[in-house]
Amino acid sequence: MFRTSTRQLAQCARLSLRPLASPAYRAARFPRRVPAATALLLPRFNSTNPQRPNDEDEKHSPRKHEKENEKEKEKESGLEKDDSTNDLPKADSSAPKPQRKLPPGFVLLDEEEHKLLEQFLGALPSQQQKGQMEEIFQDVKQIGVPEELRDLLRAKKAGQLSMMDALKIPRIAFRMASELAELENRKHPNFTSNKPGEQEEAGPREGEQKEAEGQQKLSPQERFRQRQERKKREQKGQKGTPPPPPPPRRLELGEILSWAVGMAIFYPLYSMIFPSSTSREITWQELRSTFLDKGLVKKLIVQDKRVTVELNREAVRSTYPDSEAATANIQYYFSIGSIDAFERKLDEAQRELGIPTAERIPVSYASEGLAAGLLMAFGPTIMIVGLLAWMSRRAGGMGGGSSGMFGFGKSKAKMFNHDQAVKVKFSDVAGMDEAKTEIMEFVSFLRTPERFQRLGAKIPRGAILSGPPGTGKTLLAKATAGESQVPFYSVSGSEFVEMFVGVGASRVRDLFATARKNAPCIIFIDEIDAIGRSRSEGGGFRGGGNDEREATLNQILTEMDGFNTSEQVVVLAGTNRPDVLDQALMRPGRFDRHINIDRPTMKGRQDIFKVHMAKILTKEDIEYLTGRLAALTPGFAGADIANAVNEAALIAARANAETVQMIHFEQAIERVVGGLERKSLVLSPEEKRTVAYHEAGHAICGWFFRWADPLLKVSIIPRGQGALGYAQYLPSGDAYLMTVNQLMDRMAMTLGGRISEEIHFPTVTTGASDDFKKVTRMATTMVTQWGMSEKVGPLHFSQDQNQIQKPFAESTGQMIDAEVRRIVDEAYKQCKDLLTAKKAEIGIVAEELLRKEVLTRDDMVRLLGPREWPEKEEFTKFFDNRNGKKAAPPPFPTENTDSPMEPQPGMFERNTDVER
Ligand SMILES: Nc1ncnc2c1ncn2[C@@H]1O[C@H](COP(=O)(O)OP(=O)(O)OP(=O)(O)O)[C@@H](O)[C@H]1O
Repeated sequence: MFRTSTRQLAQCARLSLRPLASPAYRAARFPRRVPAATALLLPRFNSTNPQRPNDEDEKHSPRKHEKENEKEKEKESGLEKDDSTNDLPKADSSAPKPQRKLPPGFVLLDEEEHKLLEQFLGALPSQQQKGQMEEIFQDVKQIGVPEELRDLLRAKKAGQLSMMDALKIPRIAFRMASELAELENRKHPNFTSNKPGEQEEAGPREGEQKEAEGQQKLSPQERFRQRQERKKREQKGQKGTPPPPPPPRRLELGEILSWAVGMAIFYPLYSMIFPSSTSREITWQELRSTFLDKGLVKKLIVQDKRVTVELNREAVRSTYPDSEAATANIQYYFSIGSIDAFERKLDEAQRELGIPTAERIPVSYASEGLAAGLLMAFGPTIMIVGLLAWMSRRAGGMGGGSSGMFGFGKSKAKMFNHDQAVKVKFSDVAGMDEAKTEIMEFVSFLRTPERFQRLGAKIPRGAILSGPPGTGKTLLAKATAGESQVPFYSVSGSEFVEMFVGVGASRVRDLFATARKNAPCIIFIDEIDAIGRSRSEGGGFRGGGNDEREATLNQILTEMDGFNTSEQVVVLAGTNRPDVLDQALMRPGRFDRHINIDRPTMKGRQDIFKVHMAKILTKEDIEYLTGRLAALTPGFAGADIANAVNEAALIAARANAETVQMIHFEQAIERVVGGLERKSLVLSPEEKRTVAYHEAGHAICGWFFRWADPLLKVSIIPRGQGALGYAQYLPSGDAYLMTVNQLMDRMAMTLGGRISEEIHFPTVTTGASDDFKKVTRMATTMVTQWGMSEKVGPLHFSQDQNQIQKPFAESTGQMIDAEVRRIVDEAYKQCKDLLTAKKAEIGIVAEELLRKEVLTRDDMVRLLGPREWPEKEEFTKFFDNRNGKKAAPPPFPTENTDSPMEPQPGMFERNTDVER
């Protein structure tokens, strides 16, 4: 049950009629014909009028009233026509005599009703609004009000406002607004009727129309001000050119919506924040002494913890004629603790006053406010409608044409103009000479297409640049655009993929259309595997998502087919997974060039270091520095190198150094590889001792095994995630082949930590778990993939985790297990033999490590004497302390663990497989 307080209904009514007083509404002249706002709303409200059969209805027929109005206007303007066609109804003798004919369905109010209306609409917050309201009252006296409003006022007077009454209010407001606007037009000296047929008689003048156009651009406040000034001038009887009328203005759907949304949402908020200024809080005692005891209380309305007092105004007026309480727009209320206590108190008071039970003051209980109720009911719908209208407007504003309602279909490609952004040249791309040579052809094609066309050669449409992340694929594509001096469009494959099917394809269309317009140019699609995956892959598993991807891919295929040979649009694509790409993409005529960009070699890394060093302030010998850093960073891609150089500059800046020095670069590499030092991690003395002996075990192995990687640094400072200490070696780096001897030494060295613990401590720790993982994996690969077990023989069994069935028989599996165990056992024995023999040396290194925490190669030479095996050339060149340069061996670029990088199964294949 929806119970509503009269006060809330009155508030709602006031709200709905308030727009009439707003400058925007009042100043907005309605167009000559039916105004858009009313045209939208009135037909619905009045649609049944013309069909009313009886006389009463006929009296209210809009056509009839139109005629009446026409006649009235003619009288006023002195253009009276022949009356013979007029069949006006006789004026209602009971109503006060109007000065003019009333609009259809309008009635005049009597004095009391006028007062009520004034109270009803009064209490506006601003002076300006009050002024406008007075104007409205004047107008209302002339044109009356809709009959429904008069009924409402009467209902209000009788305290019988219902929910349905409240819902009528916006309609009444619109009707009044339209009639008031009409009246406004009539008042104007240059008035022309809204009615069809009269338009030609007095159409707006040319100058006025121009003025009107100008006025349309003014804000409602400005228009209102201008109107006020004009009125003043008219009152003063100013002569001269009459000022132009305000322009006809069409309220658009969006405006009406925002108006409605504003009305439905903001007012309740507004009234919550600024409660009506006519409410006065009183105390229970005041209520008793002032009203209750004098029998002035008509009704009490309880809502939540607030009780509104409805007074018997007539009685109040006679008791307190000069008090504010005599005016109807003062509402008194008081707060209560609980309803029970209030009822008790009221009962008591009435008993004391001797009011008989039958005549006791009625108390009604109101639920939530009407405004809140309305807001709850219509708010979400209005908000959604408003939001949709706003979004579609915005979409329209984007001029998206093909881009769809919300601009989804628009390509996200960024345009890099060669003048502004693409300044990258081939000289900025180091260490991929073969790839550069391949792609150079596109540059020549874009620069001098005639050279190729003359001989009838077709230019490749595109190239796929594949390779590990950060190897410079995007950079190479950009350099191609920079060298060719053409625009460059770059977009990521994932940007085509959207929730909605068809959006990706639409974006592809948009991208290619833009590219064609700006040809010659280069399109670069990064991570093309996001859309270019083989269509057979995954099949039905992926469901709907696949459709969108396939549609996008098909669109790319179509677009690439659609180029004619003379169209100078080159499509380059980057991917880390060329193996998953759809074959249709790779066929000649589409991405017919496949350029593989691998991680750089030692020389490549040195060149990349040089490129990035150029931006850094350093006084080091660049040749030596870059050579040394390149030797330290096998496996680094171009992006890692760029990052390390930048990190070095940051470290130098943090240290307030003048220039970036070798030590900064080394620290940067160490940080990139091993993670941050964790100085906050404090180990107990026993733990530290164990870590020191563990690391010393690795270091001794690395020092004495012939095929082990040369040791650079041992540390027991925790770093990164979970590494309590680490030993660094200069790995074989760019060596693409490893012998069984090297593998065995490496495995033995990896086991050195645990074996050292076994030799020196009564028990062992968990610290060697990662070492075991590496050793097991290495041994397994030797047996199953590298054919290094005589028993298993030259067979290759791939280690696919997802494979349910093992690719070998049970007996072979047992054989593999036995062989893996044998190899690990051999490595274990090899290490144990060495470390048992070198127990004293382990102790020396471990104790020194406990003292200094970090030992370099020089320390090792000092403690153990020079290593007896010949070192690699690059090692001696950059890391031996020969030519007077201090060699502080930095880290080695693998995981932050204490054993060297294990060779990856595919590592050798990649470089030796002639078929690839
Ligand atoms: N060969 C190189 N020469 C100079 N700088 C390079 C080279 N390769 C990479 N870089 C640096 O690494 C950054 C990132 O490279 P880029 O974005 O081209 O890698 P990518 O191969 O496209 O990576 P992804 O596959 O992750 O998209 C470049 O901006 C550049 O600073």
